[in-house]
Amino acid sequence: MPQRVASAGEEGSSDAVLIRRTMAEIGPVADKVTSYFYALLFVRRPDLRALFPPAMDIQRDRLLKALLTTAEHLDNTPVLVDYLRNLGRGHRKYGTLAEHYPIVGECMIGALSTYAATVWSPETEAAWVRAYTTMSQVMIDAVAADELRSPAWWHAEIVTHDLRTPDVAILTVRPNQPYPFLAGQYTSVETPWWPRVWRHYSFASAPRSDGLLTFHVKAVPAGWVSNALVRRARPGDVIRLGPPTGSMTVDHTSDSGLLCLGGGTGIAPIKALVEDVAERGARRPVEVFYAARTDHGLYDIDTLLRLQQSHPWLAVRAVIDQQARLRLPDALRDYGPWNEYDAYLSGPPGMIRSGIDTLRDIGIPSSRIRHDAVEELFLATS
Ligand SMILES: NC(=O)C1=CN([C@@H]2O[C@H](COP(=O)(O)OP(=O)(O)OC[C@H]3O[C@@H](n4cnc5c(N)ncnc54)[C@H](O)[C@@H]3O)[C@@H](O)[C@H]2O)C=CC1
Repeated sequence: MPQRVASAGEEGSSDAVLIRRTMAEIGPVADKVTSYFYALLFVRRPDLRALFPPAMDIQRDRLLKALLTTAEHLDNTPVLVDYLRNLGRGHRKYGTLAEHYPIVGECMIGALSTYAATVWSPETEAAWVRAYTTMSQVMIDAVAADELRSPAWWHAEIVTHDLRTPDVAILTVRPNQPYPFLAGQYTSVETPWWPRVWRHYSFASAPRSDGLLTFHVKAVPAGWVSNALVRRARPGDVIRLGPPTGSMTVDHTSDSGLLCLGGGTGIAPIKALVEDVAERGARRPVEVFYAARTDHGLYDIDTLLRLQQSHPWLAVRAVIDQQARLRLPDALRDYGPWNEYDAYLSGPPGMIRSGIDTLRDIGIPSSRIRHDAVEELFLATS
């Protein structure tokens, strides 16, 4: 019988309560905990350092995000299992092996017990051991199943590199073997110039019969991967791709309209969604709002306007910050009603956050609002 440990205001199983208490305690010093974890890991297993990128900042943020997501969903098995399966599959490209999980668990508990000393107890430790054992088993099993059907990564040769603005390039790549994915998803990309540094990019086209994939990349200040892809990459260069992920996909069992907001290079997966609807030949309205700071920033407007010309169900509206009376997402209020629509948000984290607020405000329930994880986008912009 699980012990009841919760006080007023704390909900969930006793393990979930103990784990959330640990996370609340380490919150203010989370960066120290993750640094200490990696220090412990590399002191105990120096050979594992080679699996990680030279700069560890993003890696530390990812570890923290994984811990927080686990703590949040500990009592929601379907959500947690889905998250962990993806996490396990995503780790294959780093060279992670089942035998690495125990030492990672030991170091994680070492770091948490050091920094959450006031709430740490034998019960807390037992809760973490149980949670970590279950989590790692889900990840290991997902990897074993995935190994039977897909590679850990794909090589992809750049076939075209189209510099649309001084900072934005559209790259088309040919994977070395079939790459199954859904319109609206994203993947991780590693360039030959920054080994083991992976960044996320959305597919800018629905799956094509020739198997080619397209990405829109904006070079951001101090962004290693984005600058390499925009300024250095040329046709013939070979990059690596991780598995596809993301749930910002079209529900083809419904005939609701699609309300799509794309900010800057966030237009990439929106274009993929439009192509997906077009290929199904469905008669459902699709309304795209494409926002940029300047008209120069609407680097792919011609493609969208061409799609609009051939598809009567598609409406494309450009919103230029400098010229608009209302910026996105507020501009949505001038149109609608949107109650028969599913909403798709893609762009900078600030646009997604304010987009969610506006959409809820105009009556679209959260269950009909789709977007990628904002933390992942933040980690992606480099
Ligand atoms: N799946 C996704 O959600 C994808 C997200 N992205 C992200 O999109 C961003 C694109 O960067 P840029 O092209 O430099 O875009 P940007 O920073 O120039 O912003 C584009 C437009 O979004 C709107 N916007 C920006 N911040 C806002 C805020 N706080 N509140 C409301 N609206 C806001 C503005 O209209 C702005 O013109 C990157 O952060 C990238 O990671 C890119 C591709 C896919």
